Amino acid sequence: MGSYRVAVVGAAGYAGEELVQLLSRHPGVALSLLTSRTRRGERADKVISGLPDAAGRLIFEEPEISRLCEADLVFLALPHGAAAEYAIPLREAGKIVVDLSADFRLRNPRQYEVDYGWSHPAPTLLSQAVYALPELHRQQIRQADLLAMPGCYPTSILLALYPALAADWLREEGIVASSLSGTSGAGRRPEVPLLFSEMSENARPYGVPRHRHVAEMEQEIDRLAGRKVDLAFVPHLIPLARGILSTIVCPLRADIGPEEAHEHYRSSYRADAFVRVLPLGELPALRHVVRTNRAEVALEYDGAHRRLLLFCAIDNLGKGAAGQAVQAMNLRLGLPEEEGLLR
Ligand SMILES: NC(=O)C1=CN([C@@H]2O[C@H](COP(=O)(O)OP(=O)(O)OC[C@H]3O[C@@H](n4cnc5c(N)ncnc54)[C@H](OP(=O)(O)O)[C@@H]3O)[C@@H](O)[C@H]2O)C=CC1
Ligand SMILES: CC(=O)N[C@@H](CCC(=O)OP(=O)(O)O)C(=O)O
Repeated sequence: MGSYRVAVVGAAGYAGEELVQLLSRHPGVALSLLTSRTRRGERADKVISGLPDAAGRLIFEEPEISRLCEADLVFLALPHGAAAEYAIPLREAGKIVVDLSADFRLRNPRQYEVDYGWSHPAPTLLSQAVYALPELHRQQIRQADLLAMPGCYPTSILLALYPALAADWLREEGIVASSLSGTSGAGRRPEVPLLFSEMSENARPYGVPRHRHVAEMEQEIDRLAGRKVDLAFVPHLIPLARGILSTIVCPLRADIGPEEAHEHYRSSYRADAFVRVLPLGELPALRHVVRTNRAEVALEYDGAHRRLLLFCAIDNLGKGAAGQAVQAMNLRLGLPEEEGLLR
């Protein structure tokens, strides 16, 4: 069993449960505390299936800061707003915090207020936070004590766009992204209207005209491009439990052909274990990435219209949430980046 003690707050939610599954088999850390207010007093293996013995014996507890401070690192798998309330005392106590919510993703607290609808609960902590997309911010993650895990849609869209933005191939206007998402992206909340009878054999757009992840995408896109780049984004719910498949249509400003573009994508991700750039002519499928921490990225070239078509498939609970959070934890704790994760 590993030497770092880790706790999961919100461990009976979708992302929390996935974290528990991954951390319970991780050789570099020991799960020391799980919290759930609704499951308080129950054994973990009664709520989460297939856990190894040591993790299965843990009892869900109320989230109390004094108990959480016995851990070295705390994952917050909580709703936006609630996460910051835990981050404040945990950071004061010197704990490493890995936050899966949106509370520390946006550098501008006024933008957070616009998109989330309330004032930022902990603006003074924002300067400590690192936007923890490992493929873009690996060095900063290694040194940060407050890791703001990206949203699931931004993860898929930024991984698809990053090499093209870094090479300055894209026009400032006309980029259109469309994503399909499984319903677990909405969390295990009874108030969310995702009844089986509503969602099976159905699909629908939502979050228009401006989903709150757009600000997060724009923040990183503008940083990568070094200029303002406009993006339209439309998410859709589809009748699957897990997975996000994003398609991005990008007008080009540079003269590049398909082989050159593909080679650039391959070399950009050569050192990244969890991003697979598919061979030219292949397109991603959710079935290949679900229950892994892998992102599959593909591109097609539309020469007639001078456009690049980008695709990315991830598991929203894997690379889009818990898997990526464990990847970031590995970097922060100096453990091998791939430890405990499936590629
Ligand atoms: N689902 C996904 O695909 C992704 C989710 N995320 C983010 O991860 C976070 C968790 O999401 P998800 O697992 O889907 O959400 P869920 O609603 O499934 O789980 C959240 C859990 O938080 C607990 N909780 C709620 N409020 C509080 C509170 N005030 N104090 C302590 N515990 C609380 C609840 O458990 P209980 O009431 O039992 O304590 C609940 O199980 C969110 O911020 C989400 O945006 C990020 C990327 C992808
Ligand atoms: C299907 C669905 O409802 N998805 C969520 C996104 C889940 C996610 O990754 O994002 P957050 O961490 O920002 O919640 C949504 O559209 O808000």
